[in-house]
Amino acid sequence: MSDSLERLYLAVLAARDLDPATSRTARLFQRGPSKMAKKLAEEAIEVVIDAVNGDSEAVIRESADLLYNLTVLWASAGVRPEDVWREMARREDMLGIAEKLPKSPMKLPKVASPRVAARRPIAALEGRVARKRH
Ligand SMILES: N=c1c2ncn([C@@H]3O[C@H](COP(=O)(O)OP(=O)(O)OP(=O)(O)O)[C@@H](O)[C@H]3O)c2ncn1[C@@H]1O[C@H](COP(=O)(O)O)[C@@H](O)[C@H]1O
Repeated sequence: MSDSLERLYLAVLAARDLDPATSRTARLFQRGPSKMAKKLAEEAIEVVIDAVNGDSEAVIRESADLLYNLTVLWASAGVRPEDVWREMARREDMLGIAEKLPKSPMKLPKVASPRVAARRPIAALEGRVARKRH
């Protein structure tokens, strides 16, 4: 999947300077980040609605639109796909799966998986709120 997204990202970068009259991507760049954000949010809502309605074919189509609009917003924000892959790898290294880091101190599973057991205990997690000293 990351190859497809990276190819799409390069295509979006290439389309940025095309004629907005014929290129949707160029039109999105011309209209700026707020329009890009609006389109991304719209697509996310369409995915949600289709998923709730159990229409998996529509979820597939809208997810492709969502990923397209996400790559446009990435390009506009100066974010490259590899920046996102690196963050996901960082989370996977810390947590075993690519998920958001917990806000509160992480409770390691009681029966640690071999992978977790092999890791040094994580002394502190980024973003943890420092406890007030009484
Ligand atoms: N991958 C995509 C892609 N996916 C989705 N879309 C567009 O995203 C829109 C989906 O959003 P909507 O459901 O809101 O459709 P819409 O109602 O027509 O959009 P609006 O009228 O609301 O703006 C559709 O119009 C699709 O054409 C895409 N447009 C372009 N690309 C690729 O982007 C590159 C540049 O293409 P151009 O933008 O045509 O130069 C090429 O590689 C294209 O394949």
